[in-house]
Amino acid sequence: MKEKAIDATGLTKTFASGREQVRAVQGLDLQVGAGELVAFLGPNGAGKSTSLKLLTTLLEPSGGKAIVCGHDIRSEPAAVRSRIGYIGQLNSAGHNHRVRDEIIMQGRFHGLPGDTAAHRADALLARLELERVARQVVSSLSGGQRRRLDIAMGLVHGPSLLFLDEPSTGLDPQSRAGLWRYILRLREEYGTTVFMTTHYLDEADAFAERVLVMDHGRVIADDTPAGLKEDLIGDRVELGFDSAAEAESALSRLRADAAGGGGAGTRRRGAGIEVPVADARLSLPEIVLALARDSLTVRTAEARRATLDDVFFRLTGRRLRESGIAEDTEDAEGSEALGAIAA
Ligand SMILES: Nc1ncnc2c1ncn2[C@@H]1O[C@H](COP(=O)(O)OP(=O)(O)OP(=O)(O)O)[C@@H](O)[C@H]1O
Repeated sequence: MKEKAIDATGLTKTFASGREQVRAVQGLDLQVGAGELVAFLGPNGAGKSTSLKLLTTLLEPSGGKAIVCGHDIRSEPAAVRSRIGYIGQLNSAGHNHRVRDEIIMQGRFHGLPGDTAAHRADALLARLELERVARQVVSSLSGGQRRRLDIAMGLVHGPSLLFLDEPSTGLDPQSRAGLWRYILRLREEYGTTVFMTTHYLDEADAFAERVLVMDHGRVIADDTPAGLKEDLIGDRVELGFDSAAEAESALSRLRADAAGGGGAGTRRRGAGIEVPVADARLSLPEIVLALARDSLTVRTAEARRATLDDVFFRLTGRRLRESGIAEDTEDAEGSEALGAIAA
């Protein structure tokens, strides 16, 4: 691994909530190399934001240690802050300030001289396509413009490591695609390390080189998106029938013959069944033929590759879509736009 941007060992954070102790982060071990793009996933309350706040020195850890951009988060928080950018879930810009002034003020806050801050602000306005609204007040911006302003503010001091907490939540598909174009360009041009939480699994799948999944304050998986899908899920065949009763008969038939595709994990959903297999393209015709021999007519059949949503479900027992926070994860327009960028 190249030089480390993040090196955390046994990081913990416990909150007192009334008489209860909430163990939000329970022994986070994490190494991120310079230039990596890491997506940090997990259900609501898993401890992702708290982890980010520890690594960005916004919260003091209860235990453990972390070196971020070469500096200790406990003993050198100012040095850490000067090297990182943090874009949190809540916008921090003042509503009545003008966009350009807001970025300059942020630069000044980080200790940049006035003319350097202005120069950087202008470059960021151009890069993030915000020039047209540079003199407008923040409150007049659209959601996408507002998010890009947040990014500009997180970048004005030229950080080598950027933390993004759900950068695309609430953005329309077009703005989401624009934001990703920018993040990717940033990495290409400056080699910026990006560590981000997201509830959009399609984004993590398309762009992250590494995916960490956290649940109950612990990292429970750490691999490339392809590695996670291959190891944890594999292929499956999805079959549709005329009725739930027919699907149930097919399920019984397949379960009676584990070798024919009815092994553990085969399940029915309404008038459909899902059969986990090693190679979907090879198994599909065999399964359809086996069912046809028992006079069970398959109406639709699909060979499916695993998705990160499947991985997430396997690891956490929850689907992000079910929790209502990423209901448009499968938004066709959004996925199409992201797919075009990834390609
Ligand atoms: N200031 C706080 N005081 C008490 N408990 C807190 C505090 N901040 C977070 N928690 C608790 O810590 C746990 C982890 O919260 P955290 O916000 O880190 O999760 P998350 O994975 O970022 O969730 P989300 O996806 O909803 O943003 C939750 O149980 C949360 O209620």
